[in-house]
Amino acid sequence: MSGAETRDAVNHENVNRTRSRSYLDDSIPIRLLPLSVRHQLCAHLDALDVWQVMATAAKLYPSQVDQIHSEKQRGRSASNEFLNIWGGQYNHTVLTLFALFKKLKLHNAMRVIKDYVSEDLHKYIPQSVPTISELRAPPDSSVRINNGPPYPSSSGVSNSNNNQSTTSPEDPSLESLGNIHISTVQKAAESLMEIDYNELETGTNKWCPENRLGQGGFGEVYRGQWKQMDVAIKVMNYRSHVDKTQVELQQSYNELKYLNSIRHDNVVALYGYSINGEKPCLVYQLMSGGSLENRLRAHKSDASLPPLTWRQRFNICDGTARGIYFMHTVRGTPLIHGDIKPANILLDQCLQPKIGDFGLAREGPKSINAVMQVKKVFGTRIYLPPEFRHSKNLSTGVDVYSFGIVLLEVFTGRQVTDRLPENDLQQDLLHYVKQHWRHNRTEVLDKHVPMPFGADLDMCVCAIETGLDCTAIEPQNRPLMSTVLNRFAPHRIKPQPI
Ligand SMILES: Nc1ncnc2c1ncn2[C@@H]1O[C@H](COP(=O)(O)OP(=O)(O)OP(=O)(O)O)[C@@H](O)[C@H]1O
Repeated sequence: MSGAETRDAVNHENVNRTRSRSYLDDSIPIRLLPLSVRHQLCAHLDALDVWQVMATAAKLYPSQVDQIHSEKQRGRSASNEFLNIWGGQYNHTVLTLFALFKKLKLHNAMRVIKDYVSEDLHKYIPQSVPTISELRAPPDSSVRINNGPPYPSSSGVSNSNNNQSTTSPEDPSLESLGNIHISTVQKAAESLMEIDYNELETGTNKWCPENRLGQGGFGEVYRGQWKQMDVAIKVMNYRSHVDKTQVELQQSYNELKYLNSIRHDNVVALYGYSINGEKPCLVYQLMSGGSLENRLRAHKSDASLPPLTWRQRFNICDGTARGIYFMHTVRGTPLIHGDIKPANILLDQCLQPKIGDFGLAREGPKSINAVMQVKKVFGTRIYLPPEFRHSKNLSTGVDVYSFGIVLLEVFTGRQVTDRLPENDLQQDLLHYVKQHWRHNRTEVLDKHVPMPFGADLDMCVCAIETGLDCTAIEPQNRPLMSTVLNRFAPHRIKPQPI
């Protein structure tokens, strides 16, 4: 069955009650949908990669399926080709399309075209915003979300590869994200709230530039209001203009999977996601203090903002260490963040730190002391230890090393990329601290803050020495995060009872 027969079958099966009231289908043909709506629809359907499911439900001929497939291979939109065939050759209407989406539970797709079908039919779109599991393709479907070729990370280290999968499709790692099984993404998002794009558009005043908080490797981040809450909204980029419909799902998948499963005071909270708008969005708790990277340098550009005190610096590092320790130990298999750096440590209004950006997180070797070889290095090169950069040896020691660099940056006030005053030679921060720490502590500690003494000096000494240990060249010489926390313990101030 195909063509007109299919239309009748789908209509009969899905909207027969409606047809009995307004029997004539007076909706417009699919080909007359406004371009912007068609574009939005195709972007959404391509992101879900449901063309095969649609083709099966519409009972297209194998040759037509091949045609769609080859369009897709050429980097074009499979959903658009489906609409060309189904809406073009067979002249199907938007009502028929709506019925098809209803049958497949593609509720957001129904929303995109709802203005082009009779209002009577809007009742078929669930009132509550569905979770992603409701968008599920039939359970036996072999639909996959293809994430495409590798792309450069903001750090310049490639963080993906071409389908060199060594893991099962149920648990794609950064090694295998070329092909994410849609059910895996859905599973990751199951308990998360799906948020209506229109609410985000309103809450950011239509993505007003004044609300722009920053730009990451995967898209822009905006401040906004949602349900009377301050939120940060990450708007995910499409990979390129040519292939606009293929969404970068890698980061969102990791954020969904890991951020959604980890709840900790020092890990940023993910509230929900949105996929029914122009671009997919992830919605987080707003960290109004911005990133540690910006805060460390803010006093240089804004004289009214004092530099962070030694105590504040210590608390931020202590909280960050707790977050990393939690990730390494909360499950049987340690979770390795893979991109610990000041830009990914976010601060709330009380300067409490929360680790964000789980886009490069991955499950490590089975135990905390073990090492596994990976195929691809990922992360920000200057924060990565030599055994990972050169030999691709992944262990929790990677995060420990990056945390060590953060400690040294925070307490010296120098960025790991700064030129250092050593005969005009560019020396890296690590060598510089190693060389000078024993003989001249005052030279090493940040001079923008009054020199510490007493308990503050002990605290700073502990921080720098822990930083040096964490950045040991040999991973086995680095402390575990539990050891780091034990070392920090005597320097903590106990919170006063209220
Ligand atoms: N929850 C949040 N609250 C406040 N600001 C945020 C939040 N999340 C991100 N930002 C801001 O947006 C910027 C971009 O964040 P994003 O995580 O996308 O990229 P990044 O970590 O800076 O870079 P990359 O993704 O390339 O590693 C951050 O540097 C930060 O200033």
